Amino acid sequence: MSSPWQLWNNPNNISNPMLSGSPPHLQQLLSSLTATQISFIIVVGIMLLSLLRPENPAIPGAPVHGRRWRWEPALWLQSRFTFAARDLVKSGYDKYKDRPFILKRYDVDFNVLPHKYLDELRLVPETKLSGSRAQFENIGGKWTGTALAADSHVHFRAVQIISNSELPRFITLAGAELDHAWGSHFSSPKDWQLFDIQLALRNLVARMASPLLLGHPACRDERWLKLSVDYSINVITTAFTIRILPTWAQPMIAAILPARHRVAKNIRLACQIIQPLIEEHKAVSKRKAAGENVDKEITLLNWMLDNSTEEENKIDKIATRLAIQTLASVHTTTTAVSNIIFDLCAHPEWVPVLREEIKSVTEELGPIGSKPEICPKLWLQRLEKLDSFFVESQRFTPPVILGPQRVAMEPLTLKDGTYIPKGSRICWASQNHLNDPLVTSDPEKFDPMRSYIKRHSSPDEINKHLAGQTSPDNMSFGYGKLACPGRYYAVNQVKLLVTRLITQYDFKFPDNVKSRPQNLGADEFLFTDPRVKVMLKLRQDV
Ligand code: HEM
Repeated sequence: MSSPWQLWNNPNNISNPMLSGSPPHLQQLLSSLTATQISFIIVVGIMLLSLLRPENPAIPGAPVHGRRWRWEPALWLQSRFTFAARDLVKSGYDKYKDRPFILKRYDVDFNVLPHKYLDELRLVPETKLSGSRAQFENIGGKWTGTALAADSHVHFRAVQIISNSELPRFITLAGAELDHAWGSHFSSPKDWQLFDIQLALRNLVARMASPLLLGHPACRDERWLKLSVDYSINVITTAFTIRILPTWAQPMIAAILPARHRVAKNIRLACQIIQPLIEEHKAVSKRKAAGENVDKEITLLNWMLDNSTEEENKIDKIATRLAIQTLASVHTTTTAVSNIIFDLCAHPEWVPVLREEIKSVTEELGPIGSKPEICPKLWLQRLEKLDSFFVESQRFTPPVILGPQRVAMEPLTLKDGTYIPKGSRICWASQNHLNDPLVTSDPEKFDPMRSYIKRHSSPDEINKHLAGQTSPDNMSFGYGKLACPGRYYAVNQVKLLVTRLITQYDFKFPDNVKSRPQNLGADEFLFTDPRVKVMLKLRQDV
């Protein structure tokens, strides 16, 4: 008698090529089923698999939003969230305005809270409501090595140095790096030329951020610059792939996922690059401790080395934290500038307005960086119309439509008795709130001088409504204690890049693009479409 193993391997037993390789009993069973029965089994299988996903903590009584029918499997709802999060968040926001509701992503249930809870929760510390845990669960923390950032906040505190006294110096450094690298990324076409502006911007932003992260001359290490762009792509690819899998399948797929192996390779390379910098930093610290008068360059790496525990300072951990800082800074800033350029292509009537502003500031203060007493930060601060344009651009195309996001590290009870269980992911429908007619009049209209007009409406308003300032009505950079610590630096980077682009070039969409290309959505995140290019030519009249 043949063993099942022999039958499995005997080609004579294979009658249907579709079933080749199936054991014979399965083969017989499948041959006897109709297509409808097979489809039914697949559907039931999917429903059962979705039941294997662990339940996420939810606010008691909060309804799950978005089911098309009562028993729609969670997996279907979760997969619709991947491509239609914008519709689901909007319909949930419109329906439940004043009470929490649940949205299901593959790996997490969002407890979307009404705006009235924002201020009550804004100052709750990271130890109770963690922003980092939410961020790093979003980027596959467990599988991408980024989970360590949820255990220690040193990567966040390091970036805070650039929101304080060090900000002007780092903006000056970013500007100098821009001058140095511009010609390598932007050509000077005399006639219209199709140009991959997103690619050029990504590489330039990585260069501008590198003095902040590593200092000179390491910031010009081509390996580091490539890593600063690639790491984010590898992490995001890994996170999005793994999150759609049920928990039991994750270890198997993670083990063979090429993007995940590339993340590990990126970190090994980062270790190689920073090893000599760490040695140098130790040597300088020693000389300083011995009373020598030596300068210690302030960079995020050096700050972390000086302010971390021995455990946090292990080289692979420091390398991962630096890589996380590239993830937080490079693609976000690139997307912001790309969005502004696309908005200007769609509304070209604003280009002369912004150029006029740049011209008048240049006439008054001289070209940027030309006078030592006027640092680039002060100069850029004068670009109020550009600032307002950026705020409006972010209103239409923020990086994320559900924010800020926090994970409850312990149970919390709000003043009105609402109970938030430990482990729940809470968030707000930030973009829908900002686009609510009660908050922004005529929200469908792209009106880039809204903030400018508000600021100049009364002396009390002049220091409000600025890009990078967070408020309950503008959470493009998050909100509260844990809002983006790099936001003022980012706003200045954006202004440096846009000023240069609109001063030197004319740009427009290619003739076959009739309206502004929509940003793409993947879960609650928005991205510029990487296929969008613009036509560019050097300005003749400057
Ligand atoms: C236009 C560019 C940028 C945008 C739109 C942006 C947006 C954000 C948002 C929405 C958050 C979450 C805040 C919250 O949960 O309340 C965040 C966090 C953060 N951002 Fe930014 N950001 C930008 C640029 C930067 C830059 C240039 C840096 C660093 C130099 C940076 C470093 C960080 C860090 C370290 C976090 C915290 C991550 C954590 O929670 O552990 N960002 N950013």
